[in-house]
Amino acid sequence: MAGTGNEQARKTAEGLAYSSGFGNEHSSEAVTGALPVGRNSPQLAPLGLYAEQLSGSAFTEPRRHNHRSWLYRIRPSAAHPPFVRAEQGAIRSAPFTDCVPDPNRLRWNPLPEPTGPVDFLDGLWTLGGNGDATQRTGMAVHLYYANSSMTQRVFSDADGELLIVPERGGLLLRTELGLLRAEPGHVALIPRGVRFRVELLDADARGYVCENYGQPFQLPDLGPIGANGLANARDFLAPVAAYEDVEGDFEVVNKFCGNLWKATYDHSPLDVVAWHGNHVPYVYDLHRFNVIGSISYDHPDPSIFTVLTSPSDTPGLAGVDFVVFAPRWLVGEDTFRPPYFHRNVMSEYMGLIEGAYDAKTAGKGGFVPGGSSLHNMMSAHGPDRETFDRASAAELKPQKVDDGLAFMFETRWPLTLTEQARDAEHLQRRYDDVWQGLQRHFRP
Ligand SMILES: O=C(O)Cc1cc(O)ccc1O
Ligand SMILES: [Fe+2]
Repeated sequence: MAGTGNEQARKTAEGLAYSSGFGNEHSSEAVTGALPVGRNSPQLAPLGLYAEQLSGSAFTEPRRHNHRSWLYRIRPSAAHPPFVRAEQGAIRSAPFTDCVPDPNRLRWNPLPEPTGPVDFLDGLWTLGGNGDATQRTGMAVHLYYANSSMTQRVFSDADGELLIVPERGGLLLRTELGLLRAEPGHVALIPRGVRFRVELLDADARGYVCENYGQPFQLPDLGPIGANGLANARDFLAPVAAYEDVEGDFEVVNKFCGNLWKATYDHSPLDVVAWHGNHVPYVYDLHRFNVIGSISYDHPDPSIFTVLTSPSDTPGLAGVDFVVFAPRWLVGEDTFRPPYFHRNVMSEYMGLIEGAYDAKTAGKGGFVPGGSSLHNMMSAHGPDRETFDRASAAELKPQKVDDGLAFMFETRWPLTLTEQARDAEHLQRRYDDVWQGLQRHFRP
């Protein structure tokens, strides 16, 4: 079953070539001479290919926000029969109107294991989100749990880009622009509209997805940090061209304004022989993140851990930030070192890729890999009781925090849950208890 069929995918994934950089123009050809020189759209494209532009931004957006790629393919994407509605599975979209927004602190155990064969697409399960997919604002949080590779079908999302955060099991992403390998500890981004198939490198695969309806993720400005630091542009890896020249029935599933639609092509739609542009998928290894922190006192705000940000129309107010809590040293003097108690106008969704998180007690019934928490706008949270007691008494020698990898999707709009997330068996019903028993220490 799963696992055995994945050896081929792993072999393929191991030798992959990449093109490095963030936001730059890449170009690649799988066959020499397939990429036109000096123009995008010659009267006849080389080698009998079709030229096709894929635009992720309006033609007229400022140059720094302009995203498009030119694809040179065996057949144009336009050659397809009508799309018809497809099984929706557990995928939901904004606006999320089934539940009222909930001010409670919420936490979930990992998704339950699937029973039958489930591929990445069927394994997607929406927790909630905000904004409106048709307005290209906001975001959705999905989790996935798959035990089979996608075969003879590809997925594309017209509603937004997909930031995939594997927690368990490696993925081979076969995209129109080429192949990417994403292991736990990496993140992969599939831009809006790019078609892709997910093959598993291990027996099963589990993780998180941020579907960003808003402006594409970009690197945060560094301000006084300087020219280097946080996620460095050169560590983002785009694929090189790789094409399938295969005839046969291929289902293209398209998420459009919240609904899944499908059309059957008579050939593989991953038939791009050459391409150039900046609307590209990429992978990034979170272990490459250059963590910056305090070397004097106080616990800095977690905005210093921002890997990628999707700005909204208001400067400084992100539609969504992707933030990582990576291994680092803590050296603060006279400082409560774990995250402080706080209430935040931004809404915080957190997940755990491996190990433990320094503000939350690990172990069964706690914050565990594959689990997640939601601290919506202004909800009071911070270190749990055990963490508070431990950190208040800790000897403040330099300490390496290297027992885990956690992340946050932080968004300016509160998240509203789906019904399935609110009613989930794996919702922890007594999460509030972690803040019970915080003793009074006031001595006036
Ligand atoms: O709530 C959390 O654990 C996330 C978080 C981490 C941190 O270091 C400071 C503030 C914050 O919201
Ligand atoms: Fe927080």
